[in-house]
Amino acid sequence: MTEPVVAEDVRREYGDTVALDGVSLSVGTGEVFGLIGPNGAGKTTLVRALTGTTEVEGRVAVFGESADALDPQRIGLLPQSFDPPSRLTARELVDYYGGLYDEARDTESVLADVGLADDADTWYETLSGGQQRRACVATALVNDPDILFLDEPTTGIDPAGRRALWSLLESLAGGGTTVFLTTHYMEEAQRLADRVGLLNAGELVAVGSPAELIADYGGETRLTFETDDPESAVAALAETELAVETGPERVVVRPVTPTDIGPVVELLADHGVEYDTLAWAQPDLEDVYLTLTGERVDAGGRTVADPEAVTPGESPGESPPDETAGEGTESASAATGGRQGGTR
Ligand SMILES: Nc1ncnc2c1ncn2[C@@H]1O[C@H](COP(=O)(O)OP(=O)(O)OP(=O)(O)O)[C@@H](O)[C@H]1O
Repeated sequence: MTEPVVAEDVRREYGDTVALDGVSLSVGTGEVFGLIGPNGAGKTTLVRALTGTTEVEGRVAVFGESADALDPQRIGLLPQSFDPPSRLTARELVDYYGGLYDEARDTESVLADVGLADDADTWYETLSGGQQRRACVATALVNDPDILFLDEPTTGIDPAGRRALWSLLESLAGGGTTVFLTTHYMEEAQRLADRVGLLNAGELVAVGSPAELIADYGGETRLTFETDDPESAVAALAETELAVETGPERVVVRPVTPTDIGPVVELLADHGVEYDTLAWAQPDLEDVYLTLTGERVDAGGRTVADPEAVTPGESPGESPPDETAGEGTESASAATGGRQGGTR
């Protein structure tokens, strides 16, 4: 069966700027594909390439059709920048866009889907920013498309509204609608996407399920705490095999499994180390993003360049993210005969 979305070696240049540098991917029926990447990575350009709103080199096919032969009835598109007529109410707006198609969904049900049932009679221009974005999402749903392209759909939408939209998209995907979305919200991609693609400087650097990407690039579990005395913390953990990275008033210890937490805390107590806001964290998609885009958060909590990061043109990393400290941080691998993966 033809995959709903196929892109092969897609390239796009704007003058000297290479927006897409040979991107290939495919998306299956009912799949939610999340595209992430820094500002200017090429996400919008890829959405535009797939929906036929910009010309590219390479091959693009949606439901087997090239970009100039797409069936609008089957495609829902929410552009990143969308400026609908402002002196229409939310209901009139959905009616208006519904009228552009041979078949359209019932306006009231679309408004209910995006949480605008109570604001149906409000002019677009007087809706709040988040409500306006919901109305824009509604215009992409009104033709009951088989595939939805959503370029940063939840930007400006409050947390409850965002979660409601996630549920809606999950239920649409469960019914067979394919969803291709871009987002800067890592939680959104991790929660919603079956597969995530990370675009960096026009290249698709990695593609996989959130779990696969986290396993490959997320790094290690870590315990973080704030203390006025990082040196004593390093000394307390010196006989373990844990890597201890210190920053101003902050210490990060890796890898720390849940069963390691108690022994680490005991060692700190034995050495009289006073600390605050102890937090344990598993790596998540944000760690993947930081690794693959060449950044990392140092023990001071700042984002710094990671010299070991995968950069476009390289094969994605075989080696895990390193423990190299950024400016103002120190890293100590306390490996003097301690216990493997633990402290006791
Ligand atoms: N119409 C255009 N004319 C010239 N350059 C463009 C045009 N559209 C995009 N670009 C450039 O192409 C590159 C990719 O832009 P694109 O909008 O695809 O990035 P993006 O990943 O969607 O970014 P953001 O996260 O900020 O939305 C950028 O360097 C951008 O300046």
